[in-house]
Amino acid sequence: MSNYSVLVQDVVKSYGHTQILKKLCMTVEKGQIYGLLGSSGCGKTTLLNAIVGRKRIESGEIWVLGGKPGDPASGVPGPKVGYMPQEISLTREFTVKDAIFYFGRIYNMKESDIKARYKELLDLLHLPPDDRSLKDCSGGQQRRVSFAVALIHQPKLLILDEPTVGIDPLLREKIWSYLIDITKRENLSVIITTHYIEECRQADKIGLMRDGRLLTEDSPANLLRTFNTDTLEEVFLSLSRQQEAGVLPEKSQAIGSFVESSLHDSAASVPSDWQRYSSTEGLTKQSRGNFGFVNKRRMNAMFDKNLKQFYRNVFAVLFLLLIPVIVMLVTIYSIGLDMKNIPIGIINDEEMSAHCPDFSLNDTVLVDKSHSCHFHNLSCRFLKYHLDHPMIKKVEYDSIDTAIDDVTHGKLYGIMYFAENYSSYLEQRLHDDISASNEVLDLSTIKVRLDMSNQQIGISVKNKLTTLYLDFQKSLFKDCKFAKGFGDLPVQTNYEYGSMDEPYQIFMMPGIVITMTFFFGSMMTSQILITEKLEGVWDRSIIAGATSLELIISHFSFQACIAVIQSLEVIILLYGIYQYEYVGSLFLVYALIYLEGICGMAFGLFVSASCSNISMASNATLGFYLPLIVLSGCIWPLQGMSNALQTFARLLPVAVPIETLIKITKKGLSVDSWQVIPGLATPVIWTVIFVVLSIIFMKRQQ
Ligand SMILES: Nc1ncnc2c1ncn2[C@@H]1O[C@H](COP(=O)(O)OP(=O)(O)OP(=O)(O)O)[C@@H](O)[C@H]1O
Repeated sequence: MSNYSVLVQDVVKSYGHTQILKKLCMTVEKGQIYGLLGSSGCGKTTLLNAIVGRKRIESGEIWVLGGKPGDPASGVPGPKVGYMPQEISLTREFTVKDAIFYFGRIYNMKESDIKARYKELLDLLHLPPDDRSLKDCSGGQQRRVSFAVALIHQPKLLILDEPTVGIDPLLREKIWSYLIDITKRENLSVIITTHYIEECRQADKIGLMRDGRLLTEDSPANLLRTFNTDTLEEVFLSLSRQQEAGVLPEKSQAIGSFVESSLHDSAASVPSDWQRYSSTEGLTKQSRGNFGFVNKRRMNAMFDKNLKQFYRNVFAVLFLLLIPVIVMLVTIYSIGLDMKNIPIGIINDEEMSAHCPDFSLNDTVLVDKSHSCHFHNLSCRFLKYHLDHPMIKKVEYDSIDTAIDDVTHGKLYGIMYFAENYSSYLEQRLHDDISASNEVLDLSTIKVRLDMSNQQIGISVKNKLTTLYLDFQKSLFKDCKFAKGFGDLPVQTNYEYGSMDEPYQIFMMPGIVITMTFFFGSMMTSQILITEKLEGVWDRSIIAGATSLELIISHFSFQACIAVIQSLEVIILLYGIYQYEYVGSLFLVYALIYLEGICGMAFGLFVSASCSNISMASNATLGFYLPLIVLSGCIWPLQGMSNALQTFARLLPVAVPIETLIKITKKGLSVDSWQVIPGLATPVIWTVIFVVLSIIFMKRQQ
């Protein structure tokens, strides 16, 4: 019958092209403390991660407690193992008690058992008060909490990656006594890595690891005797020298056959072994998904963690709930509004003044008995009554040259010039009709020169001047008693949907709402998941028995709740408080915005699966987001792009939803319209694509 907890045979593991574990063999007996010693970077953590099933190996075999890590029934990862990683790997927003209870629940322990065990560990490990936030604990205190988490469920195999760093020597001694006691009492096996080599004298067996291989493994006493020395440091040094000189026998071969026979023993003895691990065996059974694929208790624990993480982080609350409102408010008060006070230089040679001090409207148009129309001082009529618009700030100039000079220096955006006798020439022009001379045509024209270096301002001013001139012309013709409509442009434009009076902002808003929702969803998810991975909470939860799917669902469902609030904020602000007009279903508008938020979250998941740190994730998010905005159609209509680019843009996650949002709010299209379906389907399809890609990436990283 097998007497081994862990058997590692000829294990090879590489990161990229670098081989980290090189046909490594290792045996850990039941009820023993195994000290794994080796210099930094030799592969200890990689080996431990392979033992707990978090790293896939390329070749060789690993057996843990009679099962293969990763097999659903093995309990590894899961309740059979207690793992204390090198980093603290606990949620920073947790209190001491939260951390213990979170992992107790992940292990599927009963609440009463968690409480009882917690009480025991409080005394043993001198844990800080239970309501102390982990953020406020010292490094040593955090390590003790982390140690307690590994012990909470009384595992059968305890793996401790440098547990005694930063811990008081007396407490270190106490921990070792405790480990020695429980290994004997509960037949528990412990694998411990430490930098304090001499500390491992208390271990039953030590393995000396260097450059991805185990140089030797034996009891400390045997090693000291064999190498005829007083310190383990010396033993390590001699073995390292032998390895360098190439005279060290291959450890893998030396213990290979021994391991092989043990493996077969172990496999054969699995059932009888497991009956003895009744408590962790029970937890292992309960630990499997009770909804077919997820475990309800673990999901509740994770949801509770996410909630605490959220509301205890004031910055996160402010960021996630206020930033959509802030962005919307900034947009409402800044983008797409009519421009004001654009300085235009006026040179009025007809009246020698742009202010026209003693001007009277009554004198400007006179109709004589023969029904001819006579004009006087029309420049002032135009300037005082028609150019009096908030967009235009009239600045009086005496000469064209000075005004042009100020345009060059950025003081003016354009100039407007009325020739001497402008009114007479205009009267003449009407009179001469199609036989008007060039001189008449020229001098009856208001000359405008615009600074088009800022095209948006230039075009806005030009359009405004044209509209104002048409009003001016209509009023003149009315006073001349010409036929009604004579002054109108011979092009009649009616507006089927929307109107010319609406600020441009109304048309930009759907684009801003959709791209912003996508962006916040992706930022929120990628930052939270990457932080959780970097803090080690993700891996530690998985080693405790949670699955990646459960973690993803717990985060997704929590963030989906935040997205409900964020989308609601946008709707209330736009259509409630600021009363933006809409004709379609507000529920449909909400659904579209919400789906886009979910799609952004799925993108965030993909980013977190493919990026290893926050700055990489931010770069990836922005790198995708900026072209996405440009191709969204909210800066410039897609119709301006080449056909190929238009098609590409429409395949991306935001362009079609933006068009759909416009159609719903402006045309009142409903869900049964074929024009609305693609807008709703786009975020759904992209969500599926991002989730599938994330799963592929996550699997590849193991
Ligand atoms: N995910 C990874 N991708 C690429 N290389 C990695 C990865 N994880 C670890 N390594 C590299 O593998 C080697 C072994 O790392 P490992 O963390 O196992 O060493 P270690 O013996 O535990 O070191 P320490 O005692 O400092 O923790 C190191 O060179 C490390 O840089």
